[in-house]
Amino acid sequence: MSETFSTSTSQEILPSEHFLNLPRPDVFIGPGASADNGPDFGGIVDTTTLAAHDFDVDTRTGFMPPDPPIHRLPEQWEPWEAVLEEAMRKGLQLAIREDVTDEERKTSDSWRSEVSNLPTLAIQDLAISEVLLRRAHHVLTFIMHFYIHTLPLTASVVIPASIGIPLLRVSRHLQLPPIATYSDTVLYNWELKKSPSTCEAETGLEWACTLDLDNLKSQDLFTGTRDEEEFFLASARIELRGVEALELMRASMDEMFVGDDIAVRRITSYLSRLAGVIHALTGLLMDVRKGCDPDVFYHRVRPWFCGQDADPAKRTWKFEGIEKCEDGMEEPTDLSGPSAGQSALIHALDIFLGLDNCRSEATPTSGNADARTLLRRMQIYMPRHHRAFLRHLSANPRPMRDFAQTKTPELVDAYNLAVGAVKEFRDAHIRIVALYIVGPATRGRAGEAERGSLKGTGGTQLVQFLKGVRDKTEDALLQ
Ligand code: HEM
Repeated sequence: MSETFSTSTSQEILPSEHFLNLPRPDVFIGPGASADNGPDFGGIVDTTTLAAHDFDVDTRTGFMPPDPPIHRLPEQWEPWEAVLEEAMRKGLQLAIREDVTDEERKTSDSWRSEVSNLPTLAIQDLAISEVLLRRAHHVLTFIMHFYIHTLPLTASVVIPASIGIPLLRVSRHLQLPPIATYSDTVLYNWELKKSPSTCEAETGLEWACTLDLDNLKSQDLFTGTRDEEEFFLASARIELRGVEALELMRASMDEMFVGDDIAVRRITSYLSRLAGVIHALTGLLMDVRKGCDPDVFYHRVRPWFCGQDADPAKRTWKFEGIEKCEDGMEEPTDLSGPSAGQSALIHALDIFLGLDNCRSEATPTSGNADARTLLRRMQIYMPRHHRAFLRHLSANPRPMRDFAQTKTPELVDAYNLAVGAVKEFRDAHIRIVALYIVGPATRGRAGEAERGSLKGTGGTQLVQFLKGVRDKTEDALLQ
């Protein structure tokens, strides 16, 4: 497979001089973001310690970190790691499953008691490193999802202070909602099957250490199934293959700055190549069918991801002890589950091609107005540096769509080729959603589909939302 990227030796923690390890400024440094700036948490990201171009986007791995994320937190936070490990080892079962045995229920009950009895560990020492905070968010949100989705449906959802309070604090540092996100399940949840040193020892060739897309595995899973892992890895492969798209976008923007005839010819060629890359992403998306069974996904895997807005018993989630926190915590309002809709890569393509602003005549019935708001909401769940990257991209003074309209017919064709490729990606995605969600839901006895309320993992009115976004893409084609 030609889809490869190189990686340096795996490191436990980033080098001390890495920008993510620089002293962390106070999280909230300014007034709340305006609607123009996009969503935020009552403060703006302090980018004063970052090089202007550095948004934690790696030239080799894009939005994925170049080194595998750490596996375990230091000793101080071992109690969290231990209960997560135990939940996975014991194979806790979803409370909504009708075939759960009494034995399995007892196992879940005693695991939840253990979680409730954990000490509420301090997190100040985690705040020295972004990498530690990320792992803490991953571990605590996984524990929280295990906790909530093993609770009987008749029980109210009260997240014990032992995990809820540290999670709220870690999330505040990361400016993320206290719930599992795409970054917890995909971006920061992988490792290499074969380490670079093993590859080199086996082949004696340095180039063999390059990571290929089949050399990935997930770190932590709710079900331990291949289906769940392949679901996460399909996105991870798309992120890595998409690095070339990021590079083509950057090169095009540099050429737009020059803007002469040679630049226009180069951009024409970059856009044609971009269409090819997007086409490859569509192939990787469809490949999810090779390892992930739709019924296993729908009935066994997906329910673990549900957020408050898709809670099977429509319960409000409460964080125990939040009112006693001296650091002024408030009940969180953004509690949607993880979704690949939170992938900054796809949003970046939309912004670069000007697909996010098209169709100003959208009406609520067309689904487009809702779709725009929902896509913007998804950015709340992205790592804040990636959110900042998208804002930076949106602020581009020379939007590609405007530029293409004023130049050569060849450029218009190449632009349309790229837009058409995104539209095809979305057509394929709708087919995948039909296969993995609509189909199993309709086949289910009390199927959501039959009740006409089919929701996305992120709580969206699924079909209307996805069609709205796809139509918006098609509308962007230039005449
Ligand atoms: C079995 C595989 C997949 C399923 C079942 C699936 C399901 C969904 C669902 C239900 C939504 C609606 C939003 C929500 O509420 O979550 C959504 C949105 C979205 N998904 Fe997927 N997805 C899959 C794979 C992927 C992959 C691999 C990607 C790319 C990395 C992706 C990218 C997106 C994007 C960008 C959106 C936002 C809507 C749009 O921009 O068209 N999905 N997906």
